[in-house]
Amino acid sequence: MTTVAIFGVGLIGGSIALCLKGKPDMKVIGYSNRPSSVEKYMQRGVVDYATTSMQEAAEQADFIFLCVPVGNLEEYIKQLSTFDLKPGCIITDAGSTKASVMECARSLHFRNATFIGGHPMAGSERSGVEAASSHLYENAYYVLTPDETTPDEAVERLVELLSHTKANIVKVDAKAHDEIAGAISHLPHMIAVSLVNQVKGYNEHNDLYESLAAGGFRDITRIASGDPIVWRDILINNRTVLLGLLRDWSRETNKFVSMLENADGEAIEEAFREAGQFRSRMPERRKGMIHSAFDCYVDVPDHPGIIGKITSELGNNLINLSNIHIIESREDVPGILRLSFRSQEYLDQAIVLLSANGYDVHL
Ligand SMILES: NC(=O)c1ccc[n+]([C@@H]2O[C@H](COP(=O)([O-])OP(=O)(O)OC[C@H]3O[C@@H](n4cnc5c(N)ncnc54)[C@H](O)[C@@H]3O)[C@@H](O)[C@H]2O)c1
Ligand SMILES: O=C(O)C(=O)CC1(C(=O)O)C=CC(O)C=C1
Repeated sequence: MTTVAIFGVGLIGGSIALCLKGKPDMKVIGYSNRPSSVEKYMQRGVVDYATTSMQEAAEQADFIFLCVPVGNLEEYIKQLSTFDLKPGCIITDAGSTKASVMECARSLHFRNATFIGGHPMAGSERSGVEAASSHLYENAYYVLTPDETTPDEAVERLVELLSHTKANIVKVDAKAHDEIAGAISHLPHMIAVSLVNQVKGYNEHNDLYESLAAGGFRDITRIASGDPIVWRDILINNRTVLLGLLRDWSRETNKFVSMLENADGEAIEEAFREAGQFRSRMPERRKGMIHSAFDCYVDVPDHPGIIGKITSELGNNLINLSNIHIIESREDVPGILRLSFRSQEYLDQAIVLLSANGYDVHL
């Protein structure tokens, strides 16, 4: 029997619990310091057992996942180093920053356990166990930050357990992780929040701002709704990196200032072209499904029943769909459907069929 204890069964811990619960010979224990949370974890069936006793959860675990806000990680690691953990126990965390937690773990002496930093590169602006999903990590990157002192055998055991998440595991140096996560996650969150607050200011004088805000504003600001405590802790923890990134960001926005002052259309075109090219190289992650490279996009008019009509047409022609996704970014306009197939053959057949039926199909 493998026993996994999860401290903080929220969005991230709850999603890990859902990936593991019910797997053969697996027991998932949830820990929270609040009795009401423990009750909720049990009621929602996210864990096999939940407790408010940290020691009880920790001492029977083969793996301990710390999924609490970054500001609480060190106190938990310190507490764990005082317990009589099971021999071979692996402690890991899911925090969005890695250097400080790795340094804290290095400074402690665990009698029986090994600490390996972790960070699943997936999440959402939602929080709490209500937002947890067993599909959250599929095809996402999951960073581990072992150092030169971490036994390979321990890393291998953690990687094996994490295979249940269907994430791609990558090993990254903790300091490099914080620089990269700063640029691709923490800085965008600060930009989104500043942008929303800037527009909120204008909206106080004219509420048309709020009414007219459409796809573009929604796309770039979704993450501004992240949990304030979780983000407070991440930003403060990674502040040295972030201060440097904000200085670079200010240089980037100043480029726009001079392009506009000089009415330099060519430079604006080039900036969009360069950004578009880089962005199109980023693979779109297909959440909640086995990775499929056989996708097409269909423009759909806003008619009731249109999705059913398309899927029936495919089904009647024995073309097997593996997934269907309504692209969120077009929520205010007639939408786009992404249809995924398991083979090139099905994809080709679908394109011919849907085009013949008058749909606009793109690859
Ligand atoms: N939100 C994301 O997109 C995301 C993605 C990857 C990693 N992370 C990291 O994962 C961790 C958890 O974030 P989340 O988004 O799941 O947040 P969350 O608010 O959904 O979950 C946090 C959980 O920790 C519990 N908790 C809070 N303080 C606690 C304490 N002192 N003791 C015990 N439990 C406590 C909360 O009750 C909650 O169940 C954070 O370290 C965060 O940096 C977040
Ligand atoms: O998709 C989102 O909403 C997220 O905020 C996820 C996101 C990110 O910035 O990409 C947020 C924090 C993480 O630590 C990892 C992933």
